Amino acid sequence: MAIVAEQGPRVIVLLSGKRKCGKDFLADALLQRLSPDRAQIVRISEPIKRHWAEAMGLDLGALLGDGAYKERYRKQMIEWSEARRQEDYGVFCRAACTTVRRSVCIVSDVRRKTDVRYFRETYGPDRLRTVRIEASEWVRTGRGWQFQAGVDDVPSECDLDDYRAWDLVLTNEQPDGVEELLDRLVELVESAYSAA
Ligand SMILES: Nc1ncnc2c1ncn2[C@@H]1O[C@H](COP(=O)(O)OP(=O)(O)OP(=O)(O)O)[C@@H](O)[C@H]1O
Repeated sequence: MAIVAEQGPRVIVLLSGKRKCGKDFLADALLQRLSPDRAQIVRISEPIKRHWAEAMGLDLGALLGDGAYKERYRKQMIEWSEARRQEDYGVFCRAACTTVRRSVCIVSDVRRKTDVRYFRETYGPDRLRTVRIEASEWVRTGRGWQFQAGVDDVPSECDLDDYRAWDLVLTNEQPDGVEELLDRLVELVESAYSAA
C-alpha cells in the first residue's frame, strides 16, 4: 500500500501525447503563464538522459533539448530504461521528483500508465490533473516527426493511447491557437489549486 505524501506540490499536471505533439512547448508556455516562482517543469526523462550523458560522455543539454541530437539515442535510452522499469516502475518518476520545490508541478513527458499510477499513489488523486495533447501525424511531421520502429511502436509511445480518464484533451495544431489552449490549462490548474 502506497503512502501518500503530505508535503510536496499542491497541484501536479501530467502532460501526455505523441512525439512532437507539443508537450515541451506547452509546458514551457504554461510555466511562463503561471510564473516560475510558483510553478516548475519536471521531466521523467531527465534522470534517464543524465545517466546516458554520464555513461556515454554525451552532451546532457542537447539530449534534453528538442533538436535532432536526442533522436540518435532515443531507441537505446528506451531499451535501457525499460529494463530498469521492469524492476521498479517508479524509479525515474521518483528520481525526477527530487527537484520539486514549487507549488505547481508540470510533468511534461508522461508516457505510461505506471507513470500516472506513481503520481496518483505518491501525491493522491485530488492534487493530480491529467492532460492529453493531440496533433495529427501531418502536423507532427511538419515539426520534424518521422516514424521510427522501436520508438513509435513500443509502450513508451503507445501505452497511454487507450487511457480514457484524461481531465483535459487539447488539440495543439495551430500556432495562433496557443493562447486558448493556455487559458484552458490555467483554468484546470487554478480549479485544482483552489480545491486542494
Ligand atoms: N502550437 C505550436 N505552435 C508553434 N510551434 C509549436 C507548437 N507546438 C509545438 N511546436 C513546436 O514543435 C516542435 C515539437 O514540439 P515539442 O518539442 O514541444 O514536442 P514534444 O511533444 O515535447 O516532443 P517529444 O515527445 O519528441 O519530446 C518544437 O519545435 C515546438 O516548438
